Amino acid sequence: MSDSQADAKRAVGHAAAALVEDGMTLGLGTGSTTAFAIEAIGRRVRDEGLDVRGVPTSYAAERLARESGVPVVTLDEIGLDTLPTSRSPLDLALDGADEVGPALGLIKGRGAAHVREKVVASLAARFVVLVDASKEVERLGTQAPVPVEVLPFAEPAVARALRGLGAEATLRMGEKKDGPVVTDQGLWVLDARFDGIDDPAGLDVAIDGIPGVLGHGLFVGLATDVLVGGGEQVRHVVQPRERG
Ligand SMILES: O=C(CO)[C@H](O)[C@H](O)COP(=O)(O)O
Repeated sequence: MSDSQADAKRAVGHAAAALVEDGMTLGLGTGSTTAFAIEAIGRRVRDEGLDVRGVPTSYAAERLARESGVPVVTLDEIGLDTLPTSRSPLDLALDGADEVGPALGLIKGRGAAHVREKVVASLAARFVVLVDASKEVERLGTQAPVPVEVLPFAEPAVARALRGLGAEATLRMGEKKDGPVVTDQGLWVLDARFDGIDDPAGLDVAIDGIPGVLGHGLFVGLATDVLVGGGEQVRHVVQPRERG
């Protein structure tokens, strides 16, 4: 990461932490940009006595939240069974992305945390995405592959089905580990490269329908806000949700 990209991510992380209010229940995303936000929220807990709690989207986010002094809770502990289904159990979810496209459609999952990230984003009244300007694209799928989390048994069948949808599918291999990347759920990741996605909403449904797929990193209709960093500037884009 260049110094200017790190500065942009840090500025976005700090802007995101400033959106957090006393009493909020948060979603805590995964990745280097969200890490700046989690650390900044931890400083506000320590210095201002900010009273918040967060649901982490990965073991990495959980460890960082604990180290930073942000109280961590599980979905079991926030009373999903007692809250009316019309009410979002999380006030604000903060997370990074690998691409931000039209209508705030996203590709996520470089960190292989996209399935938990999608669960948490879907429970939040506001889902604020934190990126530097290099992540903005005019068409999804032009820079990043769509990560697809799969049952190891089903991997060849899912790869075949993804090829049928027009993707080149590659099993993600570890960089500091021999063999496939293993997710927090103990599953594998196929990176599906599409060379541009014409119909994100249709592809979302199609990939979810492949037997053996736990979930994928295409996020359609979930993000309500994006904070885009470039140098010291942070741009705030808002996209009201059509559903929920
Ligand atoms: O989706 C993710 C992890 O699964 C990350 O949020 C995404 O890859 C962005 O990461 P970074 O902020 O490090 O660029």
